[in-house]
Amino acid sequence: MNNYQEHSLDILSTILDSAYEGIVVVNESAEIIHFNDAYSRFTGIKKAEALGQHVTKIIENTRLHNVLESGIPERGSLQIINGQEMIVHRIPIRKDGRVIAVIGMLIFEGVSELYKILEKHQQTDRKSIIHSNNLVIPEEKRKITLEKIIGKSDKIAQTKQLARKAAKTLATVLITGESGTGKELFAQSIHHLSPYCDGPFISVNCAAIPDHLLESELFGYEDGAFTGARKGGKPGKFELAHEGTLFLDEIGDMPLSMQSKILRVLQEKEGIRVGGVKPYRTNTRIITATNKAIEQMVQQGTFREDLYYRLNIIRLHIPPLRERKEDIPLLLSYYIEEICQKYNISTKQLTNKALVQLLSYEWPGNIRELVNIVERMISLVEKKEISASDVSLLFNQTSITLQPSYPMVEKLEIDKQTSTIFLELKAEKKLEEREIITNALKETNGNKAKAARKLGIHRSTLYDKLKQFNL
Ligand SMILES: Nc1ncnc2c1ncn2[C@@H]1O[C@H](COP(=O)(O)OP(=O)(O)OP(=O)(O)O)[C@@H](O)[C@H]1O
Repeated sequence: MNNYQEHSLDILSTILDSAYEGIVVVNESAEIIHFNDAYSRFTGIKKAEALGQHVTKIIENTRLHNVLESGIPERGSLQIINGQEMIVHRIPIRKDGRVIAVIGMLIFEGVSELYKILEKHQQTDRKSIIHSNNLVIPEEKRKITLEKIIGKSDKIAQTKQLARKAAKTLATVLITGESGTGKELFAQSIHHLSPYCDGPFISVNCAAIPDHLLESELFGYEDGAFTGARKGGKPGKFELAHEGTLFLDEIGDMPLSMQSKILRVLQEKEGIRVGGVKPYRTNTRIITATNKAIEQMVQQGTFREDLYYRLNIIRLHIPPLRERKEDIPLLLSYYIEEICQKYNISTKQLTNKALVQLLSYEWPGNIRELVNIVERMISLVEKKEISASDVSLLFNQTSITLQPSYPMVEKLEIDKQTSTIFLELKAEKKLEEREIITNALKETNGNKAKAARKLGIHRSTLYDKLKQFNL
């Protein structure tokens, strides 16, 4: 080996060791040739012990040797290591057409993207998901209804009420809201409460399918429709969702050419497979969702107006979590319990200070982000109680900024006393707001128009606030 090659190998080892993910590489004989520091820390196995060993001797439930044989990459799989469900990627490395090594990556975090993989995995392969107590999740438990949507705020209560009404009709429903607010959860609830509840619920993420495959995914294809087409053809989602619900997620990402095809099915209740001539009937309830400003897209001509009107018969907007902060304690409490159960550990509690910190955060990733944070708190904090410094540490690691300065009270059990603390927070916020408004009025010598401009709010909002604060 020359100097240059040796130097490159050194660099490679350093890179592997500084990676946050656990990385292991096996050679053609399934012997471990790289075992990075992160993997070693997580498994507690020393690098020297692992190197040169057959991978099955070192890593629990590994499939790297299988991937070596099959040459088929496995991404986003679940693997139980040290009693925990971990997300792993297994990627074969080829040279001259031969698999010469396989890289295994163990993902500890990666927040939303990885959680999405996990969710996708759970949705497509729910039957094979085993609970920590080794029971397959029963059918009724998997059925999502509005009762499973957590939240007691007025905003969420109103949204649930509208969803309940929508479920009774067969009208199309357009669900809008930021990412992670629960649009899919609402879509599933509507399905389970609707006249189509005995039929299938088929979900398609329009943004995840490449444009050229979207038509065959949605409408199916006939035998020999294109190179690589499956023998005997394949039914599309409209056929599969017959007498059920088709949920088209991220509809704002659908190309214009497909939009006209969707419009046709909605109007004619018939679809045609790619390469086919005979139309099939499809009696399907359509629910769509988007986190894009769809009205703006209509104005800009990137979303068909006629389709928009067809889809927007009932509109359900899911408010972001920051607009319904009173739901945060309930969600935290629910997910702490659920995740502790999943890991088979006794329930942990948040100290009051920790809860206050979490309440002051804006949650841009909404409930999906909250679930991630809870999962990370549970896995990283070993004590029974999660403190404010644990929360700060966790947020610092993810470069998320918490807002400080809320009144602190001693420890509390979140499900019992959160409403009180929330009221305290509200009162504190109001006092702050009142003071800011009084100062603005002082500085502008009582000129309300100027004060509103200074505060960056509309004049009518200022009048409302003045009334509210008796100013
Ligand atoms: N009100 C809620 N109660 C309990 N869990 C919720 C609630 N809302 C959302 N979740 C959970 O948050 C995660 C994200 O929800 P969901 O996938 O429905 O969001 P979404 O708005 O469809 O996201 P995206 O726009 O990114 O597709 C899921 O794990 C879901 O179970």
